Amino acid sequence: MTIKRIGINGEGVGYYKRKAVFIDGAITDEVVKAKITKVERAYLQAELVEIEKRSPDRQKPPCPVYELCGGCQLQHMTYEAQLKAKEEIVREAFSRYADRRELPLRPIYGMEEPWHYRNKAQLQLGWQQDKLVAGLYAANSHKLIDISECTVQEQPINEAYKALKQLMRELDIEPYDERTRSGSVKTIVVRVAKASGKLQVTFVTATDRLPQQRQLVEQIRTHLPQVVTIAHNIHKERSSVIFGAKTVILWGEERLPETLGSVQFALSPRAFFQLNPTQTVKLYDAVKEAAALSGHELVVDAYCGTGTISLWLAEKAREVRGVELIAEAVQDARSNAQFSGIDNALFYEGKAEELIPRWVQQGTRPDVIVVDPPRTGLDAALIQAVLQAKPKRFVYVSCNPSTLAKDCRELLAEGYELEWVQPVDMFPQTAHVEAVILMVRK
Ligand SMILES: C[S@@+](CC[C@H](N)C(=O)[O-])C[C@H]1O[C@@H](n2cnc3c(N)ncnc32)[C@H](O)[C@@H]1O
Repeated sequence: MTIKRIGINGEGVGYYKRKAVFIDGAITDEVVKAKITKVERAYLQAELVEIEKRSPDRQKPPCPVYELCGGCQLQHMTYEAQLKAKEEIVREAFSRYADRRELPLRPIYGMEEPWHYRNKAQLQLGWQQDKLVAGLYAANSHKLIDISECTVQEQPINEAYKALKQLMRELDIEPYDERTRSGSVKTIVVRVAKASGKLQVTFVTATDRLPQQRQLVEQIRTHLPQVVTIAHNIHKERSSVIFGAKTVILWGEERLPETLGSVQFALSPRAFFQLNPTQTVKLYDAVKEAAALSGHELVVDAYCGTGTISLWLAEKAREVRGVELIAEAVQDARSNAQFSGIDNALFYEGKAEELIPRWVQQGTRPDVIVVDPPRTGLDAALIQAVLQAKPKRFVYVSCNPSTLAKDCRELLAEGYELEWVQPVDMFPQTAHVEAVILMVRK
């Protein structure tokens, strides 16, 4: 079959008797032979067998474990083709879920250097043929793939992992083995500050103690002088989240300082922070452009995380109110504001879909509402509150074009116009696509 487009998970999509067929590794306009592996009511899943007509966009994936590791999905395509595919994913979502075939779609913001951009890695530890490995699980499996040189991680992070693995071997510190419930270290999280190159290292263990703690700290200080924080997080439960509730700073600063534009942040080991700082600046500048602030506006930043967008906008607003579910992130947002000398950004802990409707009921009328929800999109109560508050500008930052388009459909039906859609490539080499949209009240 002929591949018609790239799907939301990076797979090639063809059609067989009008049913979509998803084929991993196939590229738009290629003619391929594929073997059906799964039959569902709405679609078919197939495995690529042979490429009969090859796309000029196909390239040899630079990463040696690309086919095994679940982290990237598009390394077999040139970067230019990846960007084009991401624009089409956004276009397709609006056509399918918002019934908008004509879209004010701006060209995607890509990266000049689309490699080594990720500022944080969280690699699982384990054994492989009696060798200590740190890596990611293979796609849809529990097989650990050793990652020694990740092509999307910042280089200082790759270097740190090499040294940390070596130190663990030398000190005989064992990774945690889920099957036998022996050993200790489950995950090592390394974060780098783009502005300074400083590192924050967190060991997540299944045990109360980190074995050989004193020697390990000493050795890290000797061999990795860029490390400014060594932390220990205890996570005894079996779960898909990385961190447990308790974090202890073993040595160094409590928080990693980072700067984006003119805003300063201090990141505690568990705090969420955007993973691609270079593109985050472009993303937040698009939000700033959309908000078009003059200094007199009340802005609501829903799903504000550690307050990054609020702080980006505060300089040009009368007041910004950030709303966030996670208490720790709200604390971080407040200290980030203080750290940057910003006093007109206030942060509230709670569910956006509860707090914002309450404010609107009480008569609050924000001039601009910005939302940046998780992949699931907006709650119906929040959409209703926006419709009732009638902000002049509604800015939606989204990491899921499907829920973005579905939510937009409701606002489009109720008096809002779509001014522009700006895709941003936050994660080159993967199928993820972020977008900022501006909606204006008619
Ligand atoms: C995609 S992140 C956005 C973070 C932030 N805007 C940034 O750029 O760093 C979404 C945030 O929404 C928060 N969240 C999830 N559900 C929420 C809800 N119902 N109400 C408020 N915040 C929520 C999450 O904890 C997370 O911090």
